[in-house]
Amino acid sequence: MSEQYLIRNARILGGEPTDIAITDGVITEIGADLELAGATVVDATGLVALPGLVDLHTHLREPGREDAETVLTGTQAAARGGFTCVHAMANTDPVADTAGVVEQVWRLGREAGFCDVQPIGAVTVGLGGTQLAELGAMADSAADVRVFSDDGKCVSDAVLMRRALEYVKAFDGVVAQHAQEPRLTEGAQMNEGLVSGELGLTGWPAAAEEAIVARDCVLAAHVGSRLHVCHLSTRGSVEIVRWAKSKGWDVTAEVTPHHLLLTDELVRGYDPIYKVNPPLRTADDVLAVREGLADGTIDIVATDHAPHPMEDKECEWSAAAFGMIGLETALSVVQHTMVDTGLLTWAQVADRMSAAPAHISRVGGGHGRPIAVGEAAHVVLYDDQATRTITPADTASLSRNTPYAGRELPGRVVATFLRGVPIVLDGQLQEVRA
Ligand SMILES: NC(=O)N[C@@H](CC(=O)O)C(=O)O
Ligand SMILES: [Zn+2]
Ligand SMILES: [Zn+2]
Repeated sequence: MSEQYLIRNARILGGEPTDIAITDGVITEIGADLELAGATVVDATGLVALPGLVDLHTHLREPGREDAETVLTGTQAAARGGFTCVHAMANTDPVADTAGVVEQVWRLGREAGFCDVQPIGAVTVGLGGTQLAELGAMADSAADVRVFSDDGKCVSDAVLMRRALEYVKAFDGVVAQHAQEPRLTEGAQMNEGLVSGELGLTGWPAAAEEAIVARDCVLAAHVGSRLHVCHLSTRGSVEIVRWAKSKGWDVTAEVTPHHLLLTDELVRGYDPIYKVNPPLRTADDVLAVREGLADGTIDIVATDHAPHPMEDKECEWSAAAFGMIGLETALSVVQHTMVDTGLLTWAQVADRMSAAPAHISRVGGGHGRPIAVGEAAHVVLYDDQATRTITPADTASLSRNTPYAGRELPGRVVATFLRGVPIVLDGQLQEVRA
């Protein structure tokens, strides 16, 4: 039996209202007043239609920390945020450093069925930073890994980083670096600056990020390979990436929603909900990352969704875990910081949150493709006129560590279609048969 949907009056990329016909997972027609006998009609009057979002940086915590998140709950949260594909970071337990573990994560994603899960492979064995993991075997596995990262830890050994960059060239892979010079950040608790000085917390200098970003840009150019910079957070990092791109080097970068909005001033209350790696920076850094995302220096927005259970966040600042959840608020924060400020159009949001991340990871499955006839129907319907007050309990995630509790943010995901199947409808998760 064929499955058909007719989306009425959607504003594709914020344009004029149009209908979208979907049959068996594929977009078959786009135009005014379409007819599709037997189709389920979805009224999208007033809603913006975007291609399914792709997150290049998600912590799903399975295997190992199923108390914080599972592939099932994480992909449910992703679908509620408008994502049809997430890239699962390798810092699980066991670490995703073998073909066996990445295939397990990939299979769990397929079984859950809420969102496609593309595993990221570790660069080094056990994230230990001393021995290269079996990158080729992970690339050749069913999981088809192209992105490698020790995220959570920096590949700080320059020789190892060089070897990883050389190795992934063979299969068009990319190394995604968590740029944190370890010696410069020993015991670091927050951004190094005025606020850390006043609070007496050990600071995390911008230079600790920028030194690695600069080194790795130069290394990537030297070996002719692809580098991706995770969660870039300082003005200096933006300037270094801009310089590397001006040289024609194959360097890409991401910024998180929280680094587009929040600053280290929030740390004054010592609430560990604001403790994150890299740390929240200054208002000037926020301006710089917004400008960088607008002018294309920063290629993508990635959530760095980092779920932690209550007991790891509701403790004193120095003992708390680094990280915040973000899948269900990402699009709203991007609307608030980038669209409502006139810095990005919806077409550019589609690029930064769908096409560009899919291209960096070389992920298949029709992800990152435009809403067009013949394409897989990965579509988000988004109400950009809505506003909502964020409540931590309103999440599909197992964790509640959102930094936006009580904040009013614009926008609401109304529907998410994955291969033509409504995973979210009227803002509600649907029953999914995998
Ligand atoms: N971002 C964080 O603060 N934490 C991440 C690790 C990381 O992204 O570096 C985590 O795994 O919890
Ligand atoms: Zn990281
Ligand atoms: Zn991360």
